[in-house]
Amino acid sequence: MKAEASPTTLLARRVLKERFGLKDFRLKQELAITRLLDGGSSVVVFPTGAGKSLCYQVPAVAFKEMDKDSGSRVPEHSGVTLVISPLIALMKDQVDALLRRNIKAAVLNSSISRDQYLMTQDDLRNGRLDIVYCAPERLNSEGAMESLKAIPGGIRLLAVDEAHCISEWGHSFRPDYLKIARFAKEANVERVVCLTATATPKVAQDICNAFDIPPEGLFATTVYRPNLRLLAQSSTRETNDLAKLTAYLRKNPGPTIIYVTVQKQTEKLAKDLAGQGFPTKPYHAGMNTPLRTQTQEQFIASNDMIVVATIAFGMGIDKSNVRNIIHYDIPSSIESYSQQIGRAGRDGLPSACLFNLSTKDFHMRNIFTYGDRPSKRSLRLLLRDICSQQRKRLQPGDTFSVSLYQQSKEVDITQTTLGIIYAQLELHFHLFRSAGSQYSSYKYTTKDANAILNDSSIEARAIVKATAKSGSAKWTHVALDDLALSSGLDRKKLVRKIDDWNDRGAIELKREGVQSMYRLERPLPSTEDIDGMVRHLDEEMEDKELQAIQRTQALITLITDKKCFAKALAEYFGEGADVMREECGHCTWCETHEQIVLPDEPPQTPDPEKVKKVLAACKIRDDPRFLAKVAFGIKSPRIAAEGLYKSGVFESMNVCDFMELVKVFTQHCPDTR
Ligand SMILES: Nc1ncnc2c1ncn2[C@@H]1O[C@H](COP(=O)(O)OP(=O)(O)OP(=O)(O)O)[C@@H](O)[C@H]1O
Repeated sequence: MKAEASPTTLLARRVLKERFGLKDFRLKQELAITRLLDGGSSVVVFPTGAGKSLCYQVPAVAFKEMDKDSGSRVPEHSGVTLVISPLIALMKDQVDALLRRNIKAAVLNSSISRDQYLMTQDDLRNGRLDIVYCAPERLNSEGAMESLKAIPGGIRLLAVDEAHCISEWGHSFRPDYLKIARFAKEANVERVVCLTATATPKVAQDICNAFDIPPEGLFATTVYRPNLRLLAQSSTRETNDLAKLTAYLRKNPGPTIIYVTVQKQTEKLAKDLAGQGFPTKPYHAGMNTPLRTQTQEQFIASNDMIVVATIAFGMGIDKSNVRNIIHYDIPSSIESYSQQIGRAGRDGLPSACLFNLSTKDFHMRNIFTYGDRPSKRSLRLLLRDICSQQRKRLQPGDTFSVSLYQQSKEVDITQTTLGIIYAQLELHFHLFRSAGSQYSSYKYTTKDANAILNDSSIEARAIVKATAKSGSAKWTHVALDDLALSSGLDRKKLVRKIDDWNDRGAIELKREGVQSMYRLERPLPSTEDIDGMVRHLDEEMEDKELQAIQRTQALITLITDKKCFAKALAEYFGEGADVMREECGHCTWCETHEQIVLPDEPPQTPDPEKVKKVLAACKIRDDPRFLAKVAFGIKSPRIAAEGLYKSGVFESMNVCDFMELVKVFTQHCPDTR
């Protein structure tokens, strides 16, 4: 006999029908939602496009219904559902869809105007919203945090989209995600739902740990998609991959996404395919937004188009009839592979996913893997810079600002890695807390001089007085820090004044030089402490590098093993034999029972003559990793500053193993061992 549904389940079903116009819940939606409505927190692991959004949208509406039925809260004190998502472009679509259903939703991110921002803040303060979306970076702003904490009725539900980003084991760790759990505690969030399409058991555990969610709060469904044929082939350095690809595409027509690693390759391969008569377009993050939107729209409407893309393509593309996903280069991990093949055959019809395994792409993949880890020298420089002499007099509670863009160049660390290190300093070392960001430079041209002259506020008068000398120059520069200091006025109020002129159309404004602000939590460390911190950070970076290598290796093993690909994939994501009892029957292994063999093309041992040439071209001996990067062909700000790209030695040893190169060059940098 079927168990009687609980009142909360009944309410969830009613909301689904009446407010979303849908008949039944899918997968484990109902279980996850019921748990949330009963006061628990949930982790939802459903494949892409399976319907994760409803898991927070239904509760967001249901809370108000619950309050109405019980009479426990007046509507203005029903609180809000806060959704944290990194996908700013998709937020707007979701909000528009909700507004059409008369569900009060809004976004708080960099894409909205100041007026919209103020209106949303007002709506939040007065309890007029059901759902508000924001990006994780928002939690770096002290002001934003305070206003979210002050919502009447509080945050009933915090929904964390792409929740795998919280795990340092995950394939796309984002440091800002670590701050979400801290925020949840500080803001007394009532319950949390974390959503992701890909989580290994270890990542799911990390998510549960971060938000204190017990095992019964985890709702995961299988990644197995019976309509997808997982195919793979390998090629040697001599193989004509393009000929193989075109032969495949002729046999397997239909909308196709081909994934490659770098932007340049999207352009080249798209041109090659178009030259052979295939309707092909490239897509990557370096293209301008209108062109990207146009390509995406054409692809969605088309029945035969091919897009050659980097990983930038695919998020939020709801196209049901993608017939082929081709990995022309090796993806970074099983998680990325699984997420990308998930875009094929959403209509349930047979579709194919072809994986091309070639040692040729290892070099490019390794550039990404090894390029992110900074050298010990860089870490030391960074910490010395943060704790520089002029900051020594700062006391806990004081703020300081840094241009991460500038610092990345000075200490030779990529901006992504810099972000991770700052998060470590904040969360593990408790050195400081992010306190938002500010621009270092403001300049404007006047559009309505009267509006400015008639503004009698003290801020307006101070700005006009300070900039009076700019005469006929097109742009009037405002040196804000100097002005705040000389006038004794609050910098924030001066900024607000300039923003206000801009919003009212009195000026056209340009802001430049983003600076991140930090509020010191404890005195800055001494020189000895810095050494300890450098060691600690270096070990963490080494761990991360190792994880990245292992992730790619796990994918290669999956493809070259004597095993059904679909079964191996399901097992990787922690699904036991009970979920996939039999082999899929139509992957390359199931069809041929022949192992895919990685060509025997091992890296070459470093040639001493080439090593000598690198050393002759580059006099630097304080950083072996730097020399290895030059030889291997990994770009970095310091290599650019030294003018080494065109030296002839850059990338001259790209057939070697990178770690082997580090070892060799360490022997030539005696003081760094
Ligand atoms: N129970 C349901 N009944 C019918 N349609 C549903 C149901 N649940 C979700 N959908 C629809 O499925 C589509 C995909 O849902 P949604 O965007 O939430 O997927 P997702 O899991 O968040 O995907 P992604 O991983 O791409 O973010 C939407 O059009 C949604 O309306």
